[in-house]
Amino acid sequence: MALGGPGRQLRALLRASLGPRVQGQRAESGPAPRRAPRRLAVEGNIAVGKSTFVKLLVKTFPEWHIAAEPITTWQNIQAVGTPTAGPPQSVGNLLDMMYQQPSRWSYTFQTFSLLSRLKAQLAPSPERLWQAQQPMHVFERTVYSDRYIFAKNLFENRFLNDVEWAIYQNWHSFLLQEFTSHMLLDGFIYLQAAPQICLKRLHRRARVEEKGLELGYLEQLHAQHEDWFIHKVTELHFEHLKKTPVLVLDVNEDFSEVAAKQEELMRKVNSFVKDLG
Ligand SMILES: Nc1ncnc2c1ncn2[C@@H]1O[C@H](COP(=O)(O)OP(=O)(O)OP(=O)(O)O)[C@@H](O)[C@H]1O
Ligand SMILES: Nc1nc(=O)c2ncn([C@H]3C[C@H](O)[C@@H](CO)O3)c2[nH]1
Repeated sequence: MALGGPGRQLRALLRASLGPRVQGQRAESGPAPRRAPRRLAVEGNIAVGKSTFVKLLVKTFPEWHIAAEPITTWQNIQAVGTPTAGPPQSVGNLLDMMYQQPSRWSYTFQTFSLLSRLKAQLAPSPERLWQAQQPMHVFERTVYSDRYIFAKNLFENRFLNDVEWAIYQNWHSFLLQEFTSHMLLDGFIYLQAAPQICLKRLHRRARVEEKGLELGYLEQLHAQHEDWFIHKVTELHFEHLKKTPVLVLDVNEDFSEVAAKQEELMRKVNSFVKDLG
């Protein structure tokens, strides 16, 4: 999907809202102010367009840092502690295993996805971000969607049994309480689109592990997102999470060639971020 850059109008708007220093130019000499990076998460259904949207974010806000979802880690589980010459070998594709045999592999998948997301959220922001005017660390999905979207849905479909779900939640709560200060987010951006649209995009992208995915699964995940972000009926176990602001963006429309739509989305992000203080 080709993404055109945001138009001149949007750049002017961003310059006005960020002050005179944008895109690495400093208005005055002297050391830049060190401001703790803010942390945003992009959430949404499979193939809704998170990676695509994040590319647009980076074009618009070049200083922002993106933590992509660690999918290649799940596709190539590395052997540990076996002395071999050369690069580590993959011992399996856990994403594929989970989709092929969900009853067998869902628990393993969720413990590993939780671990990899925890590591991503614990990783310090890069030094360059501390010099930015509007420092932002953006996560593609989080430890929260791991539990309140995917693991919850697998449990409700009995792919996680009562014991597995109890142990997973035990780990999740324990780890998040241990690392609370690192897990805080300033806001969520929920990319919302109809499951039918996501399925079309999923087919167009044609990721091999996902070839058996059906509309029903995307409908379930859509309902989980709506319950959490729109209807607010998902039981959340962290007080800070209940108060985290949510920006909902409708991405049903194909904005790849529509500069005005891209600008509209980026303008909404910009005002959401400004409102965070
Ligand atoms: N607004 C859009 N209009 C049309 N096509 C889109 C749009 N956004 C993304 N796409 C296309 O849909 C497919 C999936 O997009 P992308 O990989 O960004 O989804 P994702 O949400 O990151 O997926 P995943 O949940 O698997 O991580 C890609 O082929 C992309 O080019
Ligand atoms: N079961 C399960 N639990 C997760 O936490 C999770 N996070 C992402 N995914 C799947 C969706 C895409 O196919 C692919 C890339 O997002 O990985 C998940 N699947």
